[in-house]
Amino acid sequence: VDLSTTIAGVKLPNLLLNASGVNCRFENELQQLVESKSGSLITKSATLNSREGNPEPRYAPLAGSIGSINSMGLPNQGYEYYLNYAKNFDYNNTAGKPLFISLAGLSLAENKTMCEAFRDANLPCVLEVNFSCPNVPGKPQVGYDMEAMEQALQVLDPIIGRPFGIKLPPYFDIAHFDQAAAIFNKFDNVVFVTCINSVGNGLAIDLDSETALIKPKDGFGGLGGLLVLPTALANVNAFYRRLKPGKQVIGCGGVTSGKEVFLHILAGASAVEIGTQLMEEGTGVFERVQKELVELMTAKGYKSVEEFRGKVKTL
Ligand SMILES: O=C(O)c1[nH]c(=O)[nH]c(=O)c1I
Repeated sequence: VDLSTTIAGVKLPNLLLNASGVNCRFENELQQLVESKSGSLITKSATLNSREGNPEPRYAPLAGSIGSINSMGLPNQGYEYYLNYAKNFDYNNTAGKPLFISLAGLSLAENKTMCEAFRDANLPCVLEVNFSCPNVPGKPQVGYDMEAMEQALQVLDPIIGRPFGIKLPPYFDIAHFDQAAAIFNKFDNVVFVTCINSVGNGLAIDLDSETALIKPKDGFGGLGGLLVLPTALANVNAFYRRLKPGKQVIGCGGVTSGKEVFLHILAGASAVEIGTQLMEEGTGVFERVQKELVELMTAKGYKSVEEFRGKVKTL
């Protein structure tokens, strides 16, 4: 069974990788991903300067393993740390794993500076511009401001000057799928979108203590895990149906096993990111989920993901 895929012109030996933000802030964590059975890896979203992020507790699993809530607040080592990592990355590693870099500038100016630096370094890594961080107080998500998102792309696309992707928030209105896809279809370098980032500003409360699970923002944070699966599948399929041929969708959201990876591919995903389940289980999740996906494909008679990608049936 062939699980390989190609994103932005780079080959992934298998279609699984981490969701940006999980197990990828520090070099030792990134090395764990390199050594894992993932097909590639992506760094924690970077800002111009390093950040401590929000006060803890800022992440919590939800009762009944239905998902997670986080308001990390963009803790990262600053973009130069990840630029240096990308300069030293072994692109000829035996596993053949490519490297993705996530950028989440707090302003267009920050994103411009970071994209210029990566352009000047001219490295084989692939950029994923994060327009969807829901947890920086006072910073509304660019992904929910269509005009700002288009303006940002008008500035960043020519600077990046090569295929790149965008990490999107979940949309919940068909008009928003239409508007966002129409924007991305204007930029030839935007070759993939990653759907979805966490479902912003949920509130998880502990029944016994009657207290919010996380400290920042009165307990408001992004939701991930199984509970966001139907929203993730809808966003993957909505953009799969709307984006021009040649543009791809990376699925993210609700993956706990091979089953959900299969569903993301059926919805149209060319690669699939794992966040909450990686946070809870560790990097062994990639081997387990891959085995389950192969078993499921074999049971269904599929030899490659191309045979069923995007082929979700409707009634
Ligand atoms: O709070 C975070 O650091 C964070 N948390 C998320 O759930 N998504 C994001 O894109 C980010 I940048």
